[in-house]
Amino acid sequence: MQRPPANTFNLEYLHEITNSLDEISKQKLKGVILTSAIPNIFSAGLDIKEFYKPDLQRLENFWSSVQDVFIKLLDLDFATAAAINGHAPAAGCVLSLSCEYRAMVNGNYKIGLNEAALGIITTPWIQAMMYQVIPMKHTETALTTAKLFDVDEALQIGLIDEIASNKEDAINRCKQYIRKFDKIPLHARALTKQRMRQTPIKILREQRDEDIRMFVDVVMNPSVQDNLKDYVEKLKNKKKK
Ligand SMILES: CCCCCCCCCCC/C=C/C(=O)SCCNC(=O)CCNC(=O)[C@H](O)C(C)(C)COP(=O)(O)OP(=O)(O)OC[C@H]1O[C@@H](n2cnc3c(N)ncnc32)[C@H](O)[C@@H]1OP(=O)(O)O
Repeated sequence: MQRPPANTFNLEYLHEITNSLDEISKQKLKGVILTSAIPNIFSAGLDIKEFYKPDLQRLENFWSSVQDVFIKLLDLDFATAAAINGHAPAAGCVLSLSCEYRAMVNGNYKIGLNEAALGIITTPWIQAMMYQVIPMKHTETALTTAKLFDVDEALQIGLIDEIASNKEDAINRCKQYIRKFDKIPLHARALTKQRMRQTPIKILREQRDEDIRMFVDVVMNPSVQDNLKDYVEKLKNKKKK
């Protein structure tokens, strides 16, 4: 990913990712590794500008595009791994959860689902993606407290699989993970993966319209917009301090 300054997802970037996913799914690949070309930031999540004082039509398109990306990612036949070379809050964390394996570079980085701190909530399919990786009890506490884990905590709780010394090491560990499937028939691997992931995929496929409606309702709520205003200000003012 290379969308400076923070690899955030806006509508156009989501379309680009969808096109790339369509392109790679036509190829006979062994696996895909997601990583960032931006030092210290894997992805800062959704672009807050998309849902602060949004245009309604664009907001609906935006959430529908978020759904498209995750349906495609969860459904890829081949192995997916994330070399997390920096911060991965919110949708940055969700992106890594959509992969089967996560190696995170050691450093002063945070990963987790902090949506509640912005006054928004995680959708049921995002919650399912989290509790398929870490235990339900930890998921509940993490989501309700908007917990961002440091690298050691993330390993301890199972949110990441390994700690890497740098980006190259993270990518190598991802490659090693992908090589594990060299002798496994592709269709058996793919079907097993899709069945294991059927909870978030099913929710996403069967409740798309309802999910969009709920997202729009939550985001357009005046108190949520107030929270987002404060959050955007806080991000802007960080540099001035
Ligand atoms: C029942 C169903 C109902 C459904 C209802 C709602 C469902 C919603 C579910 C949503 C799921 C996902 C949500 C999200 O992803 S929201 C985004 C959350 N992201 C964050 O909170 C991260 C914010 N960013 C940071 O904390 C830091 O930037 C970070 C730690 C990542 C990096 O810090 P660093 O100091 O290295 O860099 P800066 O803070 O200076 O950032 C660099 C520039 O990037 C801009 N930035 C950062 N993050 C964002 C963002 N998310 N959106 C837009 N812009 C962002 C930041 O302002 C800096 O910009 P400038 O250089 O111009 O100042």
